[in-house]
Amino acid sequence: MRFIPLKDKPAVGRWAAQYIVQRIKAFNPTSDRPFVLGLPTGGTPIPTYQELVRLHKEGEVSFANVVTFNMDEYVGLPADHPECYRVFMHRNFFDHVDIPAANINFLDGNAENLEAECLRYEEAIKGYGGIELFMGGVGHDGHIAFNEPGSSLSSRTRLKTLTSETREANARFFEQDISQVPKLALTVGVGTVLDSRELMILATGSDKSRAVQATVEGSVNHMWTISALQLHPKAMMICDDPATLDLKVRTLRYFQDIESENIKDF
Ligand SMILES: N[C@@H]1[C@@H](O)[C@H](O)[C@@H](COP(=O)(O)O)O[C@@H]1O
Repeated sequence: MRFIPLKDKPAVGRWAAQYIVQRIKAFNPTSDRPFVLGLPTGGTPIPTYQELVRLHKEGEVSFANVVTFNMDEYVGLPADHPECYRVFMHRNFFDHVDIPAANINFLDGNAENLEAECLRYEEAIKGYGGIELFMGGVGHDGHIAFNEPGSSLSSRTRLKTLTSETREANARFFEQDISQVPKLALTVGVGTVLDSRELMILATGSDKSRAVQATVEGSVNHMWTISALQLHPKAMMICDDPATLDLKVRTLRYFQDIESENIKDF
């Protein structure tokens, strides 16, 4: 895997946005052959979305032939709740770019049959020929999407119980009140993520440094589901300086050297 250490969170947002724009342009998508992008929520990708919106407004990129799949959704949150991931994505990204509504895909956390909903999502991804580029974040406990510690590394889209640690971390979006954070979520599986043709994971802040260390220096382990990145043929992690705190100096210098041409600010 590649590892790109950058200085701060805004630099990570600019780098990731530039990368996505370059990939979309190089792919030259059409309505018959759209670019399929996997997307996360959370605080980490917000600077990336802001930068993508800015680049779109400057005429640098169009999302008219981009299809998106969000990676997870809370179960049981009202569809118009501000922290419902669908609402989050419209507020932070979709409402500000030219993506057609029909190209936007979400898991429905209020579906009557959640199991059938997960199967539908897997089929929908397959129907587009798979995901071209999957952007993700990482939880404090190393979860990717909502694949909490101990999740199978070959898991598919399904219902998951959230850990107390994740609910505590996400309470910041629910007036610091953990009792408002749903206990269940639908999430793509680690196997679903690994099927994407390319993975780009963002990690910012010192509270992510243990997860970064497990991803880059640890062994592949279901207790840090993000470590499955090591199994992917084309994966990279983009970090800010605080998120590298737990890495060995040797590891950091190695990647600073090998990626020296790509460690730049846009
Ligand atoms: N399910 C989401 C993940 O997709 C996200 O990557 C992670 C980190 O969130 P943040 O970027 O806010 O730290 O936690 C959430 O619980």
